[in-house]
Amino acid sequence: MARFLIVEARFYAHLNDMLVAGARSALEAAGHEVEVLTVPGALEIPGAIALAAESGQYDGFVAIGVVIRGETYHFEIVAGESARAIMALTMDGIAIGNGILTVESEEQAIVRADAAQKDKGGEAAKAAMALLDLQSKFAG
Ligand SMILES: Nc1c(NC[C@H](O)[C@H](O)[C@H](O)CO)[nH]c(=O)[nH]c1=O
Ligand SMILES: CC(=O)[C@@H](O)COP(=O)(O)O
Repeated sequence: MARFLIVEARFYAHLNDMLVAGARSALEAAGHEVEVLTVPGALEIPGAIALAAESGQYDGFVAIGVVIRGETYHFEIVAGESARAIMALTMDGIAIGNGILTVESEEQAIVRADAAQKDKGGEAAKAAMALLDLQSKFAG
């Protein structure tokens, strides 16, 4: 049993609820302990994971968020920078699954967030568990 923290951005609350449900379900089905931490938007997710990782209280993390393209370059900033910072944390050896959707519309988000359809929350949770397994494999 490992301790996982789901860090979710509430920017699109109803969509994030769906993603969190899929992630939680995958982690609990594997017998892990799950906590959820909420931040305002996807840009806050990497910083929150960095702080939580530093605390030593968690073995792995799942980043959950939804970024929907608007009218300006802001989409590229939020989508690209959140992914870049999560990847940097991953390269530091932190087990993180990236479940931040970057989509053109709410319709695209629903299909991907729904655990009965593309289940991207569950997919991110499985990625985090896979990285944690690799940490154990290469630990010694
Ligand atoms: N546009 C979206 C955001 N924007 C907010 C930022 O993530 C951030 O909270 C703000 O810039 C303050 O630092 N966040 C999302 O999660 N999704 C979006 O579509
Ligand atoms: C992340 C986005 O693109 C969006 O929420 C921001 O919308 P806009 O570019 O129309 O300000």
